[in-house]
Amino acid sequence: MADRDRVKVSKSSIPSKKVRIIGKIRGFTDQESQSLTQDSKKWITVEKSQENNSSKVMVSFESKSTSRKDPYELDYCYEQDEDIGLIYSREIQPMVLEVLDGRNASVIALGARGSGKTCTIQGSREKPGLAVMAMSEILSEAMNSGKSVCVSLYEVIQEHAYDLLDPKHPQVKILEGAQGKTHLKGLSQVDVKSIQEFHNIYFSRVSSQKSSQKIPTEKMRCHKGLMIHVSPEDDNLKTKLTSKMNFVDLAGYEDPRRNIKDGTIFTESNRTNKSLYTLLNVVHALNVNEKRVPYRESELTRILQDSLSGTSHVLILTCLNPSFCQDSVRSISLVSMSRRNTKQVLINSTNKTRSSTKVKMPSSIKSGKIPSTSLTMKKQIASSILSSKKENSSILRGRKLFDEEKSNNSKQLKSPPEDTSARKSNLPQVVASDVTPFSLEQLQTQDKSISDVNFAVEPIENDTPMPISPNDMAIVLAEKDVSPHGRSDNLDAAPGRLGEVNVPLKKNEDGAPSLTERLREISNNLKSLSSSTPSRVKFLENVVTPYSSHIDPKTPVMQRAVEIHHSPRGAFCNHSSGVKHSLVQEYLKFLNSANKEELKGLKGIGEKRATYILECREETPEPFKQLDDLQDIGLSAKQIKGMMKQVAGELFN
Ligand SMILES: Nc1ncnc2c1ncn2[C@@H]1O[C@H](COP(=O)(O)OP(=O)(O)OP(=O)(O)O)[C@@H](O)[C@H]1O
Repeated sequence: MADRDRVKVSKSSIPSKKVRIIGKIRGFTDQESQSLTQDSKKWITVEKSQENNSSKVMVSFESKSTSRKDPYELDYCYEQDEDIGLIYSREIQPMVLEVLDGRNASVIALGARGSGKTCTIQGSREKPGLAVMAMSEILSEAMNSGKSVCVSLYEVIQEHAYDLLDPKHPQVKILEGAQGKTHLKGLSQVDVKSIQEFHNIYFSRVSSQKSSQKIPTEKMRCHKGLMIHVSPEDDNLKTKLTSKMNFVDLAGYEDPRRNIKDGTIFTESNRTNKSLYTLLNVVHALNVNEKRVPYRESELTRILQDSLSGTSHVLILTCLNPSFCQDSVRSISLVSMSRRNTKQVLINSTNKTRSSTKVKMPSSIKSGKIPSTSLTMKKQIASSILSSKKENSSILRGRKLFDEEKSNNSKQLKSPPEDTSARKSNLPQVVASDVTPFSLEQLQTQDKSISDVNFAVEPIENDTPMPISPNDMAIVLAEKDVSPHGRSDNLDAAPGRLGEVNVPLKKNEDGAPSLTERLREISNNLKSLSSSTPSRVKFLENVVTPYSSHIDPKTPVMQRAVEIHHSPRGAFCNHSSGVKHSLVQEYLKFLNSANKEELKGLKGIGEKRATYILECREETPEPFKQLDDLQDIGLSAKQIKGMMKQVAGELFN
């Protein structure tokens, strides 16, 4: 690269965001161009706007099935007429400078099959991609500054990494060294002195589709990674001062449920997508500054760990097919979710609750449009939701933004985002997986009446029943009161309370109580709960939930706990939804812990599914966190409902 170009990249162009998420719509192939007619509609629309000194880019798709467009927000989106040179100078060159300065950087391309990832990252000898352009600049800069450059190439197939530079393609072992440094045992590093040398290595090894794995490549998708190591010539400083630049071409995203009939492809697809989901969970955790970043949950993120953490910068490049492709929509919906800044921090002088729980808020709250509601009310809503989620920490803690192919993502596509009605009855599922920016400060700034409002919120202890919606209450009840295993600390000491009806459970041979036994106990707890005094369950009167369609404009008198005045039917409904929740939790617990034979005893689970469940458990200790997760093992929503009905019915046999 010429010096004058080099000068153009000033320090100011160094990315300010830790993870930048952009899109790139690839050009039409010759075949696609031919099939375009004059009437062909543009499938993807990119709207760029400037807001408060920051640019906002919304990408939307014209869906074949509906006329509705779902907009997704990205940091930027390069359109078909914006070429790769522009992406390089704007996005990659600043990262190259950082790498030459001793920091790590990663560029990760993802997207549906055929969306142009390989062409963008690798390109060809004639039309070099981003990695080749970066390598060219790194080599010339390294030569000037007396640094050495070497490269590694690897692929990740089915959660196993293999070295591509060693002809035997040995498996790479990922070891964690001191200070979070990743040591990749078995990954070759080859010195590179010229771009020609690099071409020979890169285009021959990465392009050769035949890997050593005896797996048909058309079936096995894989992630391909290039790691450029830049080190000082002095061997003593090498370990300390080597920086890395990663380029990863992720396997084309593919909805595993499309191939549901073929169990092998389903499993393979889910495993391959695992890297993507984990990567996006990592991105999300980094974006919101979470303490725990789930690097360890996939091989790829383990490999990249020291290039994603610390001061490194990451570019997620979402490649998009220019003509209709459902997987493109899905992939952009995933990345845009991971991009949202979802740190939920409730800063309230009277409430010490601090939470980073991800909370799905209805659109009215999202937009701050609760016109006739006072701030106190909003505070109450915020407190209620955040605190109720805290109550449900056992459900939410460790819940990730993306699990392996969660149906929530598809829900986002299937149902309009504005439609909160579907969510009303489904709170515990959406809160954990789908996220929306929300903070109390946002509410405050959006409410002009802030100064007039008396903050009448009482201190709330973490273990105090919170003013929450009936739905939430049901969950809290389930969590605190009717859990068949965990007795509520403050309840079971009193006579006639839940703890007393807990008879020892009949255990299986391995010591675990059988599902029927667990469910029977829930049933007993329900009876006990129904007959117990309602004063133990305290709601706020007239609680306004953000999920209710009508919001009473009155400023509520906040009380710590008010007796509930429910009709018997209302009370029964609350109790039974709590029990329903408990039953579901028990069922999931059972799926997460039962042995193969026990699993096969369940309706809808045969040999294949039982084996798959065990495989999933090897990868993630508790793969089933909500009922929808059962769709990952190929069950339809209808089948899942049928299974639960059967389980519930067994209680009365
Ligand atoms: N900018 C472009 N203009 C025209 N055609 C392109 C462009 N980029 C890629 N293509 C074409 O699109 C097709 C798919 O590209 P590519 O192989 O890079 O996709 P991919 O996302 O890596 O696919 P896979 O997920 O299957 O590996 C190829 O035929 C390629 O030539």
